[in-house]
Amino acid sequence: MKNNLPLHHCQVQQPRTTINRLHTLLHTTTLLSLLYYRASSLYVSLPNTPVFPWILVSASELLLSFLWTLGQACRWRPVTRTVFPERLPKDDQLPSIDVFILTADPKKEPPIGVMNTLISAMSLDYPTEKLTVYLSDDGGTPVTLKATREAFKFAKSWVPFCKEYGIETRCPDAYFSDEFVKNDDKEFTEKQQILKLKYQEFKERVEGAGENDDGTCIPQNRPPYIEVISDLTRENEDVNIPDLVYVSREKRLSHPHHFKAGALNAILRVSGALSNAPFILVLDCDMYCNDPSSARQAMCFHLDPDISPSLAFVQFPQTFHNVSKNDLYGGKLKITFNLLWCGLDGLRGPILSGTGFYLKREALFRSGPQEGVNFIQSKLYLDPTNGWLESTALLQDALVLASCTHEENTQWGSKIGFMYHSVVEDYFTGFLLHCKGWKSVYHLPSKPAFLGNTPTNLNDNLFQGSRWSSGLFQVGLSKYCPLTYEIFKVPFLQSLGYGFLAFYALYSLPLLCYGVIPQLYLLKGIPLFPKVSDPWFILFSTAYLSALCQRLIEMISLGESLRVWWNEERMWMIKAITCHFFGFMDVILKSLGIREINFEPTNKAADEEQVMKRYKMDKFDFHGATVLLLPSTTIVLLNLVSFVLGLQRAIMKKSFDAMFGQLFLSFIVLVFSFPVIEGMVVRKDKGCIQGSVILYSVAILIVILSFGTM
Ligand SMILES: O=c1ccn([C@@H]2O[C@H](COP(=O)(O)OP(=O)(O)O[C@H]3O[C@H](CO)[C@@H](O)[C@H](O)[C@H]3O)[C@@H](O)[C@H]2O)c(=O)[nH]1
Ligand SMILES: [Mn+2]
Repeated sequence: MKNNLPLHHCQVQQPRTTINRLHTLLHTTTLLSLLYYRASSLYVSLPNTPVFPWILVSASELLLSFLWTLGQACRWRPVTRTVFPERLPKDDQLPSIDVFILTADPKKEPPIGVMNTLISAMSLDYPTEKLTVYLSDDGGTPVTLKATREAFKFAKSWVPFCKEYGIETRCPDAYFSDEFVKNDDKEFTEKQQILKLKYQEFKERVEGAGENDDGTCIPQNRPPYIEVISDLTRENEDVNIPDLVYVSREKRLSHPHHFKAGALNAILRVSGALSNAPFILVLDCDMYCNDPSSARQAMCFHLDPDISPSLAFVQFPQTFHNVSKNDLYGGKLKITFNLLWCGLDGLRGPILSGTGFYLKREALFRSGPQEGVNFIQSKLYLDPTNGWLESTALLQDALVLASCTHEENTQWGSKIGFMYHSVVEDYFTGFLLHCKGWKSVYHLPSKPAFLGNTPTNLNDNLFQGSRWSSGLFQVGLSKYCPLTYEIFKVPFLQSLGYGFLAFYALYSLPLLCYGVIPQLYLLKGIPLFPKVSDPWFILFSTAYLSALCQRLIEMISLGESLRVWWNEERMWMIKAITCHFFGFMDVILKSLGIREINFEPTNKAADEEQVMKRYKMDKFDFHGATVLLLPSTTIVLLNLVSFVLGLQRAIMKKSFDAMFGQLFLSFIVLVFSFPVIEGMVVRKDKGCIQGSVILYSVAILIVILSFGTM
């Protein structure tokens, strides 16, 4: 370190921290009073009040309060970090990095996109000889292998060009779809033109490889295969680019393969035999490197002797390049990555987030950080290579490591490597690392370090959300429940933060209850909330407004527009009763042995032109959404009925004062669900809600109404 100046700086966010804490105080007081009201009025007014709905509504409020409280842990101490990469040691003293890029299905993950991620990683601003890029192809298809070979050839011209001219955008597709950089330098302009042509040819070859090849069909049974691409195609030794290795692990129907975590562990072992770099960057196949300096930024933490001994990983946010103007589906995950993760960083580090993290290899093998051991000076750090590529015997060994029997009777997936227990392997692996005493760091630079794809239609969104909810809740219900597991090792607030996500699926229950019960009793004219003239009513409105305003103020303070906040709020409600409910049910069914764990990759292939057009116009696209949408469409229909009939009844019976709470609730559900109403009633285009979905909803509605109004 030059002049011993610090490599990074960490600051508690103010005035956010103070505001958050004051708000926690205010809101907690409100919630407690509200619960007191529910409990006491049940006791006092039991004779006139139906017990069943009262208990359901009170239980929902209790559960909402519980989840809200957990969420405050992520807001308790948000911090911001700054790095000073210019103070890093010289290039020859930097540690090596192995980059893992994962792909699983060439149909859902078009190879040209995967190759762009791969090329962007090969062009990271880091000493070339210290970088090895691995592609794990879980599909094991010839198309991807061919594409990888082509990518290496293209990278031989692309990487030196980027480095020579200090190109900022190193993902070729992103670079060539932008306006060309105007430059007086003739040589540069010429090279740029040549590269553009080469990229076109490369793209055609990659896309062509898929057409006349039935390789898009994923072989279920296949031997392991490893190819050191750089060895085969490196004719011209003076081209200095990182090594590239293609790995397709063995797959047999008779052996569980553990999805992404299984792929990560296979590649972890193979890379351990070949390059064995002390640090690993993990990238999903759609997350390209947008800022080539991310490796150096991450090293500002990993190389700081004060924090390095216990630091397991540096997490960058997931940012997306294809978010629609007003973030129609809330795909930006703004609150998560700009607020909650900063808050967790102020406790003992953010949650591992699947992609865009620089991890210390050692952390996946040790039972915890060791006191007094300085990793930076250890042998592993200084001499990582294991005789890389020199011997073919080594490759033979590596093949064994990628076989599906290698893990039998070992601790892979349970004690070492990435963890298998849940499909959110990232969250769960990170949680166990924190339990073992490791820490993590969150770095949120102003220029996004990585950019990926967010789903551009509703069904893909709901599908992805259901998988997350299910995976998270599975951890919550298991012996690893963050609220109880290793409570003496994990700081209290951090446990709450982990618990908040583990139980996120539970939001579905109170929201479903709030979408059905008060409405049914509105139809019957029985009030479940205090009268508007009752002073207790103020409490209910305060609780609602305070929760709503919290998110509104947070979004505005993050520089988002009102529209974006509205969209995100709306999507939050839709997701709560659809994905989170299905996630919840999925875990219940799995624990009863009725369903199997599955991890279907999210679709990253570009949607049809019409779908994209609607997305860009911020118009919902319900096409393809069927079962996942049913709770939402049914609730919307119920609320339409209850609002219209309830209003009529309130006017006739002059019971507006008593029924206002329920009327308002129905109204707000309808307002937030406007796109769903539009999709059912008004729209006739291809993105509208399918007739069969409406029919099923009507059928369910009839059942609910006949039971509910009995
Ligand atoms: O059997 C599998 C399944 C998936 N993947 C790869 O895993 C990555 C993530 O899958 P994706 O479908 O893109 O996940 P997301 O829906 O984006 O999910 C998020 O949540 C996942 C956990 O559920 C994390 O692993 C991801 O990093 C995170 O981005 C992709 O590169 C896939 O190719 C595999 O290698 N093997
Ligand atoms: Mn993804």
